[in-house]
Amino acid sequence: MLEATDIGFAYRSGAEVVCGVTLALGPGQTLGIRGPSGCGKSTLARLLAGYLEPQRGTVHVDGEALGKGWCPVQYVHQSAIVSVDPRWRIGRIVEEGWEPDEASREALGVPRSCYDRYPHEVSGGELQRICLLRALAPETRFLVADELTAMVDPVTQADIWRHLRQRSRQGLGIVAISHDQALLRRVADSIHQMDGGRLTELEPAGAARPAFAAPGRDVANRL
Ligand SMILES: Nc1ncnc2c1ncn2[C@@H]1O[C@H](COP(=O)(O)OP(=O)(O)OP(=O)(O)O)[C@@H](O)[C@H]1O
Repeated sequence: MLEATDIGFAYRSGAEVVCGVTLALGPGQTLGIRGPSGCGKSTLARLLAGYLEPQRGTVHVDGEALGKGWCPVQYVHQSAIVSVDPRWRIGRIVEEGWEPDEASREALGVPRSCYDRYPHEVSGGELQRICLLRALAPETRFLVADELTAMVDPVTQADIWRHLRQRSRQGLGIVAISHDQALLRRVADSIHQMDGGRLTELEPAGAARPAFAAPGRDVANRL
């Protein structure tokens, strides 16, 4: 269980941008978060994945604080190009995380043949799938997907989320942050609204995942 309890965080000496957030996410659950620009979603994401330390409250996985070594909570965001070292080849980037077997690489469409290339020699969608593959080591229990597919084409978006839903059925817990309400309704068990650093539940577990997504939303309908 990933649990944040009453966490708060302010940059430098400013006001808190995450204010007393409490949430709990179990294995195989997907928690959706939406909210206006600047309301604190990415800051919360970084707190959950241990990139930032809360100034109050706690983030625990199974009752333990996030320690050193491989973090069981992995964070992937929309800008793959700023998540990689441009001087590293793809193989080194992927294997910085773990050594994926062929099945895992195939599931995300990352052939070994691209391992010799540099980040600028693959497409944006390919690089996003590479970053996701890097994050999905067997030790990863929770994924914080921060606008993960906001900058990729609709087919790649659907492929990525189809893969994540499969991983979710195998026990991966996912925090899905997105401005795309149709996508959240399709992939999340519950949807929360963030406003001014505070999180409130909009739709409780079971209310989301309609049989059909909103008409006209091609991507959501592909999932
Ligand atoms: N490193 C930083 N130093 C100082 N302030 C920051 C920093 N990162 C973010 N902020 C500020 O914290 C607030 C919350 O930012 P955050 O990125 O968490 O919002 P967000 O909800 O993810 O926004 P968006 O939807 O636009 O990505 C904003 O006012 C932002 O300007």
